[in-house]
Amino acid sequence: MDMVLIEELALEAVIGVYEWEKRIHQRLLLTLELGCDIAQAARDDDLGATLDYAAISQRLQQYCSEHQFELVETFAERIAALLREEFGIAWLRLTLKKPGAVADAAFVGVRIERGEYGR
Ligand SMILES: Nc1nc2c(c(=O)[nH]1)N=C([C@H](O)[C@@H](O)CO)CN2
Repeated sequence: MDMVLIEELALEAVIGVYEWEKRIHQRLLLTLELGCDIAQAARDDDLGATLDYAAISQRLQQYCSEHQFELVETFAERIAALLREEFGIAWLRLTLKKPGAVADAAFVGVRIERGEYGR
């Protein structure tokens, strides 16, 4: 299956379990693998026939600025649902990293896959 990729998109989010985290913005890094048949777009050289990674990135940064959550799990699930509903994405793999959360780890986070692969 073809995929459109977004690697480590920086998001400034209000996210965290603890009270001090609800008063600050923290940097998240979002990586997306988005199932998408790119054959027609390549044949016709047509952005309208594929997923516009710039439009998706902008929408996610907007969404991030308008919402706050405690868990990275919740944020990942909401983003996955948004992508499937608004952009008609049948399958995706999403990796959400919270680099500053654990001092001795390069990053912590979650990875989820949603939808049917190959549809
Ligand atoms: N599985 C998770 N564990 C933890 C989360 C989370 O979102 N998912 N969040 C926190 C705190 O907000 C942490 O990031 C602050 O250091 C702790 N564990």
